[in-house]
Amino acid sequence: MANLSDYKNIWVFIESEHGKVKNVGYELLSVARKLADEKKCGLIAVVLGKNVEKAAKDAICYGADSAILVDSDEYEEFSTDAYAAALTELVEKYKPEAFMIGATHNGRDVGPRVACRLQTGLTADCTDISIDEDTGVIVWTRPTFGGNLMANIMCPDHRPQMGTVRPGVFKKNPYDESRTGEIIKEEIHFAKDKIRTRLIDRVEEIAGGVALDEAEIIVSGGRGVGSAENFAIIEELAKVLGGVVGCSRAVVDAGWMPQVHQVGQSGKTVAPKLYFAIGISGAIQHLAGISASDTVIAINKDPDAPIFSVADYGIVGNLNEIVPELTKAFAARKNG
Ligand SMILES: Cc1cc2nc3c(=O)[nH]c(=O)nc-3n(C[C@H](O)[C@H](O)[C@H](O)COP(=O)(O)OP(=O)(O)OC[C@H]3O[C@@H](n4cnc5c(N)ncnc54)[C@H](O)[C@@H]3O)c2cc1C
Repeated sequence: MANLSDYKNIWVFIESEHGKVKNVGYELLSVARKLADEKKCGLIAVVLGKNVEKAAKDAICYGADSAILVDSDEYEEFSTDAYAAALTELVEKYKPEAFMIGATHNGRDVGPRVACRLQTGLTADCTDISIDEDTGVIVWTRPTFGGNLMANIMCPDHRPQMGTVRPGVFKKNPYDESRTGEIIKEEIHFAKDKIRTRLIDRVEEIAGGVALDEAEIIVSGGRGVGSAENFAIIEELAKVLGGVVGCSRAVVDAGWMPQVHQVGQSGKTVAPKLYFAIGISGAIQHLAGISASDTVIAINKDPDAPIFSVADYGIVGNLNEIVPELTKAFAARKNG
């Protein structure tokens, strides 16, 4: 068993590809900052990639005390082999107490592999993180049993305590240019011929421009929209607002919209400034994906629909009348 007192500080992995950083790393720095202050320990960003020195500086401006930077050719593309080897080596050298990784495709791949090599535990796909007051151990919260229960999982006997956390759950701290911190450069190399996977082609996931997780305005429709054809009224409202179309799973199951539009527990977690839930009842699995939205506006004919309990503004009525009126009013405002 690890000597627990050897392990100090909270780490956050800053994921990038081709030098472009994924937001989730910076989002995690905000929650990790709070936890590090509570525990009175350091918060360290781990930046791995090619040409990512700027990301290390940015991580400090978003809340890290310092950053560990591994910048080399073999990390330009994600590969499980090279990334797992480098992260494992860093953990063995510096011994962090906790290590948070974004639950992106790559994070979900590399996180468990690193945890396994280090013989520690990892809680996957978390939606909240806190500290147990009595023991100081990290409490990783994640939905379970189809989202009907939230499980709190702890890793008291092994270090580091690891978790992957969904993108969009936490808001980034404001970028503070005045923050300074040390950037520790590490040389870790992995022979390219030992990388067992090869990237042959890159197919953009955001088919049809559905960048839900980065969108500031999302107009989502649910089963109440009634048909694939009637989604035109949702699309028109989204267009006039410069937003992106989302939907509930019921809509995907009915074949009205492709799965890339789905918001919720088994779809995308989103964090827009404005979220319209139109003809969506507000099932817990849908709400799991929208809790980081700044403002939620619900339109539903049922005044008792659960969506109204989380909405900031609610309109009770028939969406077929309300949505076209809203579109007209927003268009008039835009043009006037
Ligand atoms: C493991 C698991 C994972 C899941 N993951 C997801 C997920 O990621 N995302 C997700 O959304 N769901 C998910 N679900 C499904 C979820 O439980 C609900 O079934 C789903 O969200 C319901 O979709 P809905 O709100 O569109 O439909 P409904 O629950 O049928 O609600 C339709 C709403 O439309 C209103 N309405 C009807 N007609 C009108 C009208 N003319 N004008 C105004 N309002 C009207 C109704 O009053 C009703 O409130 C998951 C379920 C499970 C078990």
